[in-house]
Amino acid sequence: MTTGVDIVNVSRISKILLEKKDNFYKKVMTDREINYICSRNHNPRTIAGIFAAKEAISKTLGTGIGAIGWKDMEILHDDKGKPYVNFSDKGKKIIEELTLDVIEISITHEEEYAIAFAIGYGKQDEFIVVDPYIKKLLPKRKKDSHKGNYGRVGIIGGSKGMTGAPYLATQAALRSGSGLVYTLIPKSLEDIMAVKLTEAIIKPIEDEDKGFFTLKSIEDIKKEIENMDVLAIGPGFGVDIERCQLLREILNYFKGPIVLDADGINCIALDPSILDNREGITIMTPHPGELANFLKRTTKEIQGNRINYSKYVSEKYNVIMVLKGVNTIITGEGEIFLNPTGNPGMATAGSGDILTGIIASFIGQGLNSFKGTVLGVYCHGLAGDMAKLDKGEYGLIATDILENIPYSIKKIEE
Ligand SMILES: NC(=O)C1=CN([C@@H]2O[C@H](COP(=O)(O)OP(=O)(O)OC[C@H]3O[C@@H](n4cnc5c(N)ncnc54)[C@H](OP(=O)(O)O)[C@@H]3O)[C@@H](O)[C@H]2O)[C@@H](O)CC1
Ligand SMILES: Nc1ncnc2c1ncn2[C@@H]1O[C@H](COP(=O)(O)OP(=O)(O)O)[C@@H](O)[C@H]1O
Ligand SMILES: [Mg+2]
Repeated sequence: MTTGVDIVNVSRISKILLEKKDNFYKKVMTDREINYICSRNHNPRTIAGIFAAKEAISKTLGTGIGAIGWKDMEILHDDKGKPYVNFSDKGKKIIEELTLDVIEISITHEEEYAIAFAIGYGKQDEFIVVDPYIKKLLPKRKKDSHKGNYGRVGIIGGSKGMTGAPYLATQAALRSGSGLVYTLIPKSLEDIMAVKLTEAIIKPIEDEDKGFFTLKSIEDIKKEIENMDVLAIGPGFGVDIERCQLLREILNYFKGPIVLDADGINCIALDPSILDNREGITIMTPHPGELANFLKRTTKEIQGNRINYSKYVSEKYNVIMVLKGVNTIITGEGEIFLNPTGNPGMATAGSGDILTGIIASFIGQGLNSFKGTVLGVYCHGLAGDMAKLDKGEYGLIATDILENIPYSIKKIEE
């Protein structure tokens, strides 16, 4: 959003009208503005108001008069007398380059002075103000750096019919700044994933031709995750006793941070003691239905007491909890964060899988796990809010959130 204001002394305009009215009109006003001024009997206050509006607009554009000419901004009035600006083609080009969509103006005058205020905003900007605390969390990228400096993220998930979930988590990690993302999927899904993913490195894992992970997957998985900075496990993973055991082995073997989502959470719900022996930090990202399943409560009970259930889980299981939904709650390390971003348009399949990838990405880039989670949740909601500006809430799909991650990070960075 940009703003500009200007004040004009009316007696200065009166003097100009006496000395060089025609020249002044010719230089500053369009024909339609002159017609309007004639209809107002060449009232110097009206003219001072139009003049001030043009100055204010030029400040809004950050150029001042010069880069944009007086006549490139035509101040007109609607049926109710409200002033608005009509730009020449040159003016429109400048606005477009600044990614502004709307310039609003307001003019007022008294005996001696006329004042005009202009405000410019783009669709991307509308009503979005980023919390300064969040801005500080964004990891800086060094000039002298390479992909190895921005984290090796391993996404473990997918099963027959559920290739979208690991795809979305993978793309989200890449879009959030990760240098290298490895997608570990059951071997039978390799061909389809290779078509879907271009930038990620695909690691096909032994699946006994079943289309989902089995206990026989563990050796391949251990080999692949050895050098990872962070893992995200769960999107499209599927749930059964064997996968629950597989997950136990991974959680014990891998010493770094792990983001557990979706079926990762549903699997440990079968045996929560899996979490007890973890050396690394675990981040759990359930929706209320998943947390209800995990705690053997109803969704209604969870929703009626969101903060307490979140705190309970983060303390009892020593995890960072992300309880998703309106105002997603993050608890852990003695802190609570209530997220302000997001909208009901995000209640669409796959949007949680994207969050999983974003959080893993920020942690993989070296952020402390709690802070990385807070930044990830905020950024995810902001990407959803930006997608809503473009698509509205009804037609918004997870891919729209994905595509807005870069703009959301850019907005946080500004
Ligand atoms: N394209 C793909 O490949 C995709 C694959 N996906 C993968 O699918 C797998 C299953 O995950 P899932 O979340 O879709 O189903 P599931 O855990 O059975 O939960 C459903 C039940 O829980 C409840 N519930 C849900 N949300 C709630 C809320 N906010 N607040 C309250 N309650 C809520 C709700 O209960 P209800 O209200 O209907 O009683 C609903 O019936 C998982 O691996 C995931 O990664 C998906 O990510 C989508 C894209
Ligand atoms: N009404 C809403 N307001 C804000 N955020 C929402 C709303 N509905 C859903 N979301 C967000 O969308 C995501 C949905 O996650 P999840 O239920 O796991 O989806 P999926 O499993 O389909 O990927 C969460 O981050 C949640 O906070
Ligand atoms: Mg989910």
